[in-house]
Amino acid sequence: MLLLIDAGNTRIKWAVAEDSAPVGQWIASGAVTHAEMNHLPASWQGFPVTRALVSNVAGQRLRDQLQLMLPAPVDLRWFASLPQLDGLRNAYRNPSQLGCDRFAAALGARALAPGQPLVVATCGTATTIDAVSADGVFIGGMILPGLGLMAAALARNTAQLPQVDAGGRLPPVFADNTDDAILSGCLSAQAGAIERAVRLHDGALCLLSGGAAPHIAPALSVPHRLVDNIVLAGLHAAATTSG
Ligand SMILES: Nc1ncnc2c1ncn2[C@@H]1O[C@H](COP(=O)(O)OP(=O)(O)O)[C@@H](O)[C@H]1O
Ligand SMILES: CC(C)(COP(=O)(O)O)[C@@H](O)C(=O)NCCC(=O)O
Ligand SMILES: [K+]
Repeated sequence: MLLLIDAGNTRIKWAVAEDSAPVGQWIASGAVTHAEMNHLPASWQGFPVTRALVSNVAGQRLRDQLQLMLPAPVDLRWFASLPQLDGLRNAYRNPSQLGCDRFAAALGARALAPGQPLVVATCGTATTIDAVSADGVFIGGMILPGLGLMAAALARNTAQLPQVDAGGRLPPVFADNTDDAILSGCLSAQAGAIERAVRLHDGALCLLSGGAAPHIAPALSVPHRLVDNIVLAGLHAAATTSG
C-alpha cells in the first residue's frame, strides 16, 4: 500500500492507495493544518503502508517531524523537482529550484489531461500558475500570495482595513463596502492572473486545485476544471510509473 503526502505551507494533505490503483483513486485521504499534524499517525493506523512518497515545501523542521510520524518500516522517498521525469521536462533555469509541489502538480495535470497545453493553477498559501506544453515541457510560471495571504496582508499592514473571511462568497467587482472591496480586489487579482496565463498560453486547458480553488473558481471568466488534489495525483503518477 502506498502513502502519498503533500506538505504545503498551511496544510498537510495525504492519501492512501492500493499499489496498482489508477491515479487519483484513494482508499482514504485527509488534510490537517501544521498545528494538527500530531493526528496523522492515528489516521494512518490500520493501513499496511509499505511505500511513502512525500512532497514537502514547508521546510526542514516539518520534514523532520513528518519523518518521525511515518509508519515504520516504510520505503520512504522525498519527491524532488528533476530536470526530467515521466515525459515531463523541467525548463526552470535551475530545475531543483522549482517547488516540488509545482513539479508534482504538473505531473498530475499531465496524467489527467495528456497531450494538451495546460495552465496549472494551485491556489494554496501561495498561488502558483504554471504553463505546461502539449509535448510535456514545464515552461515556467508565476508565484503570487494566495487568496488568504493577500487579504491578511492588507489587515496586517493598514490601520483601517479589517481581516475579512476570504471565502464563501463572490461580491460585485465594484463593491460598495470595505469588506466586499477587499474580497473583490483579492479575488480579481487571483482570477486576473489565471486569466492572463490562459490568454497567453495558446489553447491551454486550465486546471485549478488547492484549498482556495473553490473560492477563486466562481470569479474566473475562462473555462476551467477543478481538481481535488492535483499534487497528490502527480505524486501518485510518479510513484506508479517510477517504481
Ligand atoms: N477550510 C480551510 N482550511 C484551510 N485553508 C483554507 C480553507 N478554506 C480555504 N483555505 C485556503 O486554502 C489555503 C490552504 O490551501 P492548501 O492547498 O492546503 O495550501 P498549502 O498547500 O499551501 O498548505 C489557505 O491558505 C486558505 O487561503
Ligand atoms: C511557491 C511555493 C511557496 C508554493 O507553496 P504552497 O503555497 O503550496 O505552500 C512552493 O512551491 C515553493 O516554495 N517553491 C520554491 C520556489 C519556486 O517554485 O520557484
Ligand atoms: K500553491
